[in-house]
Amino acid sequence: MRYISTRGQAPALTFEETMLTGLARDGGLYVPETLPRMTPAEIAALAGLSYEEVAFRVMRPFLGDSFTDAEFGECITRAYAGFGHAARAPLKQLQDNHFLLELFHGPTLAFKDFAMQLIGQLFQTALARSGERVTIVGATSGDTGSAAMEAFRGLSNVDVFILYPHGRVSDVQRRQMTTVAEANAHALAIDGTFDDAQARLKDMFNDFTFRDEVRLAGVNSINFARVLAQVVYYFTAAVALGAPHRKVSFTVPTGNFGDIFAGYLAKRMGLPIERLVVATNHNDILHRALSSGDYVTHGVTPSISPSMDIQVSSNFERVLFDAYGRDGVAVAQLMDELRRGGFHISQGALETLRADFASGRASEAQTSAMIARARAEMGELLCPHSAVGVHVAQDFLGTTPMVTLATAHPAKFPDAVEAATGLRPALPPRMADLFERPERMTRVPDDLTQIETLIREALAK
Ligand SMILES: Cc1ncc(COP(=O)(O)O)c(C=O)c1O
Ligand SMILES: N[C@@H](CCOP(=O)(O)O)C(=O)O
Repeated sequence: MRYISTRGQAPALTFEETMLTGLARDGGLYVPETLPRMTPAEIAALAGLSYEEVAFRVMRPFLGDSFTDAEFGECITRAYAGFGHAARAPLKQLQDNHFLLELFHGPTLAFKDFAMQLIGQLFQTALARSGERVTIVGATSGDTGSAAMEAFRGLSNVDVFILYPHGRVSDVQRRQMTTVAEANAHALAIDGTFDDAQARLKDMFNDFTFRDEVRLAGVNSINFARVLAQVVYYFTAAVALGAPHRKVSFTVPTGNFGDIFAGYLAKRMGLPIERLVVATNHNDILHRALSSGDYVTHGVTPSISPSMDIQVSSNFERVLFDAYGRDGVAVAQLMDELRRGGFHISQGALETLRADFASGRASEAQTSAMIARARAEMGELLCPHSAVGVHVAQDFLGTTPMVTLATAHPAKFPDAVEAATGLRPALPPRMADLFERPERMTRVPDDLTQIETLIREALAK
């Protein structure tokens, strides 16, 4: 099993190398050279299995000989042991033929835990074997950062630095990062947006002196292992609703395009997915791009679904690679144009994308109204991101079952939920003292050199 870069100029790697490498050295993202497929019989055989067993069967072919079956099985068991629901990703009926996939029962109450808990275990296994030490730097609009800190805090062979946009994450999200006491975990509040944080992270990967000196690793969806672990719940949900004998559609609240890219992989692997609906908030570049073919950045406007306040959607590069016939030179050219403000998707590539993806957007008012309606009519308290999904899904309900991904717990965004419903969702008891814990963070300017200096100094302590 080999992984290649979307820009075609970096060496092919094994699964373990890909996981520990992060961004390819040509600036691209790693993807499998060929995608393992599951037959209808293999998919049917997933019915009735535990989440962990499905995870093993779906992901195992991607790993090659990077991990033994026993190592991988143990990593999966440890990863999901701390989840607060026996099903891990329970499915709930919302409306006729419309289901909610609850992905917020992990330790930090967002879907990021599904992948981060697992890659925490995989990193530990690989690094214990090699004796290596790595520096993880992550960019977050709120949830990746808290999940990463939770998964990597206190580990002896890892330092973790998380860049989050100052003043643009919820208080719960910020505190989940800034109250981590372990000395190997560092929250960095950048003066900028998530896009700025992600751009500086990619700059660090492209600064080979810094990258090699600190042994830089990434746990954003830059890392293919992150996306892979998110493929699993598309299988558990679709099989629970009748796959492979019945088609299923998914609506995915989308920002960096990692979660919906996992759905696209599931479809390519053989899962009968009819439609993948991209749901955006008013930062709607993906909806505009799929509607018009123009992927043009307009700047980010803060929203009540802050984790999706993104304009430069990292994983869109991965589907563009496929839509352009896996032509790395064409993708590199588009990414070059993006640095100057945007690009136009060719007609052929747009038609290819539209064969898999539909899209919609929810304004702030529509998001709030959906939180209120879901509470009143469906008995469901939604986080604003999930509400964006449920709102957009309304236009795509039909005879095929629709699953909307509930990506975070409403208690992570209590102000928005309270404003819409009058109800203030409580954090689970294990987090009840979150607002009493001392915070620790460093403000950093949106400046590569200063951020790298700060990381070097922290590592030298
Ligand atoms: C709660 C929540 N919903 C949706 C998203 C969007 O997911 P993605 O960036 O994978 O598109 C994010 C951020 O990743 C998130 O934290
Ligand atoms: N919404 C995300 C943004 C980063 O996405 P990732 O999937 O690339 O880690 C967040 O919560 O940080």
